[in-house]
Amino acid sequence: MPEETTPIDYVMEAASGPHFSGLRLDGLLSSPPSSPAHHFSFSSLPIQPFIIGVSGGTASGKTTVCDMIIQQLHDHRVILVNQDSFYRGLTPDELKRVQEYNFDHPDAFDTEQMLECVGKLISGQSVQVPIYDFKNHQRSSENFRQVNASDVIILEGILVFHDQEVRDLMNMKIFVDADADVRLARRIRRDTVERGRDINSVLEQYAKFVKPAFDDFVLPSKKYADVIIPRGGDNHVAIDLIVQHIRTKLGQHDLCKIYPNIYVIHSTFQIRGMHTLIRDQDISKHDFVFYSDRLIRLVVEHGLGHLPFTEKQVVTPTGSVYSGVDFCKKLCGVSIVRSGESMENALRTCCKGIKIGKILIHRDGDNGKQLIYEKLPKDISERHVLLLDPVLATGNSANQAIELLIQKGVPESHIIFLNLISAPEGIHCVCKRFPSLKIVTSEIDVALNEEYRVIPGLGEFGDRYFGTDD
Ligand SMILES: Nc1ncnc2c1ncn2[C@@H]1O[C@H](COP(=O)(O)OP(=O)(O)O)[C@@H](O)[C@H]1O
Ligand SMILES: Nc1ccn([C@@H]2O[C@H](COP(=O)(O)O)[C@@H](O)[C@H]2O)c(=O)n1
Ligand SMILES: [Mg+2]
Repeated sequence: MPEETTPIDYVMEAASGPHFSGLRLDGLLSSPPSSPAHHFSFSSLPIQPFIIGVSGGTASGKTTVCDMIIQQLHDHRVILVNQDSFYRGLTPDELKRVQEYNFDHPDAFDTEQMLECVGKLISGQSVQVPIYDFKNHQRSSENFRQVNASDVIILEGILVFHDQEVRDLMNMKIFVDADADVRLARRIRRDTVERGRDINSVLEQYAKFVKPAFDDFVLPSKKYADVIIPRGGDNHVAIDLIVQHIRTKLGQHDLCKIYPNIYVIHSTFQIRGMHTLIRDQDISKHDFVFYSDRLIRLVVEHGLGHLPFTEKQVVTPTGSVYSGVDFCKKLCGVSIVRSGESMENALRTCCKGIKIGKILIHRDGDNGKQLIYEKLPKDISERHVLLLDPVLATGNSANQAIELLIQKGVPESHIIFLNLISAPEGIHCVCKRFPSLKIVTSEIDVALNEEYRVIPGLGEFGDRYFGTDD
């Protein structure tokens, strides 16, 4: 589809680096394991802020879009860092010949300092951000802006996608697009009104530096964007979508901070796209099953990543030794009938010959649950259990199932509960009672309604998956 006709251009690939997910392996895998059986301690990893990069040509509306996002979020956990703040101050010589200075070249910025500053924010420290004056091309020598660490950091500027190290910090990259003539008109107005310039100097600087640098550095960095916003601040649909995405992230962030045993898989636009499909009431049954299966497979793979492993060496066909790991062998799946059965195939596909037990829990009255049936392997107490149920709502069924497993001798820490969607109420209920088990989910929803249904949710998963909803 040509970009010009796309209202909001989703690049259907990872929009975010490892984030809020228990699968942030960097640093963990770089040091070789030292004992034969290792349990990853994911819970000891700090929760990283969500970093959004906003780039685009001069006067495309970057600052305007960021201000709108922050205003709509109305949340103190979001901070804005402008690349402009890291412009190098001009030397007296450079100042004398300011018309020859290229403010649009990457070298005009102190990127090292910006990286240091963002690095500190990421590690939870407050920073003093310089204050830059566009009228005299200098940083203030006395004043700084104190910025405190936060859950969401927005990094905005013409060249924030240029440097790979800066780009790599970002979980989401937004490019604000506007036609060159619109940008030039805005720039003339802004620079003459706010930045103390005259029209001639603006036009001269634009032709000599701004436009060539846009072509050489800004435009080529557009390819890194996950989302492209045409019409900048006028594009309310795009801004609403982005705000909604950030809100979801913040909601997850809170729960992940409270309960270190909840793991939300790394969110990408692929995953959001699949959720959009399975949550759509008008999707065909075939597509519902297809996309649910894809998501279930991802959750299962993430869940397996939390199992302990042992070191193993193999000899490759080149005769050399490869030092790797061996999977945990003592495993068992347990599905909560009936929806949980939809997750069995994915588990079987990943773990050849895995034993799968079943638990049937019946709703008793409004909110009570009664165990009706269970069939579990005899040696279940010696196995790590992957408990399967696609939706965690109140947490009552899950708690009953977990209690039964514990009664059968399964250590709480050997249980990994896998689901596609979790309601915050269910997370509170399960995580509070069983702090050492792990929950792996693909999205955390807003809440339960008065009928104990997950909102926005996806309706009765079992009925939709097994075709008994009509
Ligand atoms: N959608 C818009 N319509 C009209 N004027 C706008 C719009 N977006 C931004 N502007 C104005 O254009 C100028 C440049 O916008 P700004 O957000 O500062 O761009 P950037 O940060 O990308 O350089 C500002 O004076 C701003 O008020
Ligand atoms: N002393 C300076 C520093 C920068 N500029 C121009 O600012 C532009 C970047 O800011 P935006 O808000 O427009 O993204 C950039 O194009 C520089 O040319 C300047 O004129 N003087
Ligand atoms: Mg700006």
